[in-house]
Amino acid sequence: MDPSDEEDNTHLLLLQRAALTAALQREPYDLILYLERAKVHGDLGYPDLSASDCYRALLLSDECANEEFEYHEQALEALRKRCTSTSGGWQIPAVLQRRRGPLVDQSILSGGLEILSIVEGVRGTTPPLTNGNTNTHGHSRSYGSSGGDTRSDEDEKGQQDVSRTLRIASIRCYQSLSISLLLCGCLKSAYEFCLRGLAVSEHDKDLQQAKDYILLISKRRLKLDEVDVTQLPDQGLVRREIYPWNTHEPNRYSQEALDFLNKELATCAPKLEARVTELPVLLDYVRNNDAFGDDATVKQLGLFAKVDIEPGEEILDEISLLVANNVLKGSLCDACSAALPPLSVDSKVVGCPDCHDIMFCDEDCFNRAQESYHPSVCDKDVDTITKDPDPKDKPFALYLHLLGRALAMSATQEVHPLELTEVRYVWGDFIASVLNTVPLSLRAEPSPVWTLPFSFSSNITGPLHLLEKMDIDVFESIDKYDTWIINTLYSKFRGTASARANERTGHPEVAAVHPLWCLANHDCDPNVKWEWGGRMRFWCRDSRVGGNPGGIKKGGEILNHYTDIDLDVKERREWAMGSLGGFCMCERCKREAGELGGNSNGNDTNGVLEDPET
Ligand SMILES: C[S@@+](CC[C@H](N)C(=O)[O-])C[C@H]1O[C@@H](n2cnc3c(N)ncnc32)[C@H](O)[C@@H]1O
Repeated sequence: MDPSDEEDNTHLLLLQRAALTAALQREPYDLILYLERAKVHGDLGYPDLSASDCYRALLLSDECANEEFEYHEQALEALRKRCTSTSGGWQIPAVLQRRRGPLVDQSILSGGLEILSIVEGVRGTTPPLTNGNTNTHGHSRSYGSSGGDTRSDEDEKGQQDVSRTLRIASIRCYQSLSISLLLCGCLKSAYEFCLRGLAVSEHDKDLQQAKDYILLISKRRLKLDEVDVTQLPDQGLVRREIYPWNTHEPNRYSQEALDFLNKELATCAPKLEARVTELPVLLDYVRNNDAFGDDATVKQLGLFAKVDIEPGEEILDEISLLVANNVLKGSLCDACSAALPPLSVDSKVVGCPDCHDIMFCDEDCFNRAQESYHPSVCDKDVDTITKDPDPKDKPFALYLHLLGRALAMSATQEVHPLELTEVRYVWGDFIASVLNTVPLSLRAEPSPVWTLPFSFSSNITGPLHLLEKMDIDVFESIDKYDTWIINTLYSKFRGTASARANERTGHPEVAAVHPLWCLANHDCDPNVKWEWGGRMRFWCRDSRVGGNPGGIKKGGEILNHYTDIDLDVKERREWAMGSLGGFCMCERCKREAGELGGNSNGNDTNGVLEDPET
C-alpha cells in the first residue's frame, strides 16, 4: 500500500471521528452513533476507545430495553429516530449490517495488534427473535416491551423492530468489546463479554471464533497448554499520547506556560523557577557504547535555583488537593491525606456535617475541600468504589481514586478536567502519535510499544461509576469525561504522582500529584530531600552522596530523587525505571555501574516510597 494512502485514510478517519463526536454531543443517547464511533476508533488503532464506545452502546441498549432505567425514553427515541427511513419504514443502520469476511483472519494469528482491522461488524443473518435476550448484567430480558394485549398490529410490529435491532446491536457490542479488550490485553474481560454474547446468540460464529482466539492468545501469553479462564490476566497497555484531537494540552515550553508555573512557584517556592531544559533520552536497557557517545536528549521542564540556597534551607512547601487514599474509613484528612491526630478536647479536626466519616485536619482543609471538590462528592458514597481493593489491584485502584478526585474537582469548579491547574501543565510522558500508530497493513512490521497501563475496570467502568455516583449524566458529558480524557489524566498521574505506602503492609495507600514539586528531575545524587505529610516539602541537603557539601548555587538545577538512593545501582535503576521511563543515566549511576570507570560509593540514606508496580 502506498504510505500516502494510509495518511489520507487516517486524516479521513479523524474527520469522521470529529463528526461522530459532535453528533454524540447533539444526540447523547444514540447507541448507533457510539457503535459507529467505535468502528472509527478501531480503524484508527485505538482499541481501548473502541471498547469504551461499545460498552456505552451496550449500556444504551439496556436503557432502551428497560422502562425503569433512567435514560429509557431518550435512548429509545434516539434509536427510533436512527432507524426510521425517510419513507417512515424501519431500517437497520449500516453499522449493524452484514459484514464481509470473518471476524478473525486465521492467517494473521501470529499475535500482536494486526487483528485490529477485524473489528468490523456482525456477520450473517439476524438471529431468530425467539432466542432469550440478555442484558449487560447477564439477566434475561424482553427488549422494549411496554406490555399489554391491547397493542395494535402496528405497535406490535414496532416493538419487534426495536427488539430485533437491539438484539443485533447487543451482539455487535459483545463481538467488538471482546476483540477490542483482547487487543488491550484485558483477556478476562474479553472472555467474559464473549460468553455474554454467546448467551444471547449461542451459535454466533464470530463470537465463537473470538472465544477461540482469546483462549489461544491467553495460552501464548501465559505460556501454558491449558488456562483457567477465571484467572486470566486483565490488565494491559494502550497508547499514551496527546490525541490528535486533544485541544487542551498546552505547549509546556511556551513563555505563557513558564509564566504561569513561575507565578504559582512564587508563593510556595519563591527561590525556585521552572525552566526548559534538555534531559538524556532514557532507554529500557543500558546503552553499551564506550563513553555513552549516544547523547540524544529531549526537551523537558526542570526546577532551578533563582538565588544561592544554603544547606538545610526549606525551599518548597506545596499543598495539593489532587490527593487520594484507599483507606476505607481511614484516619486521614480527606483533603490532604495527612494523618489525623488522635481525638482530644483541643482537636482542630472537623467532619463534614453531611457525610458519614469524612474528616479534615481543620477548618482550612475543610474550606479548601469545599471550594475545590467536596460538593460534588458530598454524601454520595463515592469512595466505596475505589477503596479496599484486592491487593493485586491496589496501584490501579489508587490511580482510579486519584482520577475520582480530579473528576470531582472538575465538576465542582466547572472546569474541564484537562484544564485544572493541578493537571494542565503536568508531564504526561506521552509518545508521539505517529510512533504509536498501528500498522494498517496485515503484513506490517512489529507492533508499536504502548505504555499506558489499562484495565476495563479502571479506564472504562470505574470512571463511569464514579461519574454516576456524582449524579453526572455520563452520556451528556462526553466533552468532559470521554475515555480519551480519562486516559490523558491517567498518563499525567502515572508520570508524576508520588505514593505513600502503608508502614505495615508495604502496599501503596496514598497517592498525590503535586504539580510544582513534580517539575523537579531525578538524580541519584540529589541536592534536595523531600517529605510529604499533608504538604509536600523540599529541603536543601546538608551534604551530598559521598559526604560532599550541600547547597545549591544560583542557576543550579534542583535534583530530586524518585527512588531510595541507598540501594545499589542495579536496584536503583530497576526501581526508578517506572517513573523515569528508562534506566537512570545520572553520573552516579554510570560511575557505580563501572560505565565511567569509577567505584560504587553510595551511602546516602534518604529513601522515598516508590511502588515498583507503577
Ligand atoms: C516528574 S517528571 C519531571 C519533570 C519533567 N521533566 C517535566 O518536564 O515536567 C518525570 C520525568 O522527567 C524525566 N526525567 C526526570 N529525571 C530525569 C533524568 N535524570 N534523566 C532523564 N529524564 C529524566 C523523565 O522523562 C521522567 O519520566
